[in-house]
Amino acid sequence: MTDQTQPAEHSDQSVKRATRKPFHSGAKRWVQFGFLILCMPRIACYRIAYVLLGSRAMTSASESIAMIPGLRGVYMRQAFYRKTLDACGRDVYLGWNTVFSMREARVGENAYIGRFCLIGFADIGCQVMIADGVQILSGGHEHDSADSTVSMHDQDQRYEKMHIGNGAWIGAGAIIMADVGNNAIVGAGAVVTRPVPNGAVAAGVPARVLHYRKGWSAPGQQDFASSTTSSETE
Ligand SMILES: CC(=O)SCCNC(=O)CCNC(=O)[C@H](O)C(C)(C)COP(=O)(O)OP(=O)(O)OC[C@H]1O[C@@H](n2cnc3c(N)ncnc32)[C@H](O)[C@@H]1OP(=O)(O)O
Repeated sequence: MTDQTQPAEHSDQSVKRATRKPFHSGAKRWVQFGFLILCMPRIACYRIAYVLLGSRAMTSASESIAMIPGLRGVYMRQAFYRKTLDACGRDVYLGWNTVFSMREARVGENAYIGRFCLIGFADIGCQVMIADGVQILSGGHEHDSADSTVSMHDQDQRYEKMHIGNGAWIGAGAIIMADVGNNAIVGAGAVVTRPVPNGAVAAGVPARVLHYRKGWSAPGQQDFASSTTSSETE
């Protein structure tokens, strides 16, 4: 019988993940090229649909390509969005069932976007990590509400671009309705209604800054990291 008072083997609370095996970049480029060829019919169909349907074409093409599972899906989405979004880095990871609603979105190099994310009018920086189930809305006032005599359905729509700074991490299930700064962290389940400054850790509903990461401080105060990161992004 096992001794219940003793921790079982492999019961560590914290597990360090093995380093990912590097995929030889030359081979990777060939694989990416192969998937680009495979994706050409979809890209062509999307372009025709765009002429006929306008902006709705992106949502429907995105829903369709979102459902391809596994690594095949990741490479198909990479190929598709590199040719259809305003900008999309070469080595982005775009998870299963993640949908883009606007072709004007931009995704930076090496960004990671998990599964079940909804991305609107967003400018996602380089090396950003977005966990599963995150929604980046096109601002918090997509439907105008000024004229209370008009139904919400018939109000004007207003899209605001959301900027997610380089190196930021957005936790699972967060809803983003304001900018997130460089190297900032947004906690799981947060609802971001006001800009999160560079290097801040924000969480909660509505999201509040919990503290600043080492080397970062509130805007206006001196910090060594902001000068280097802002020059990198320009
Ligand atoms: C690609 C991928 O990312 S996959 C992995 C997905 N993982 C996630 O989504 C996890 C995201 N991580 C979190 O939400 C974490 O809680 C972090 C990063 C915000 C924690 O940041 P830390 O600076 O370590 O905060 P810490 O754990 O010390 O908590 C500070 C306070 O904030 C609260 N807090 C922490 N996280 C959250 C949260 N998500 N929502 C609300 N409150 C929170 C804590 O309860 C604590 O409150 P207290 O001081 O009243 O006790």
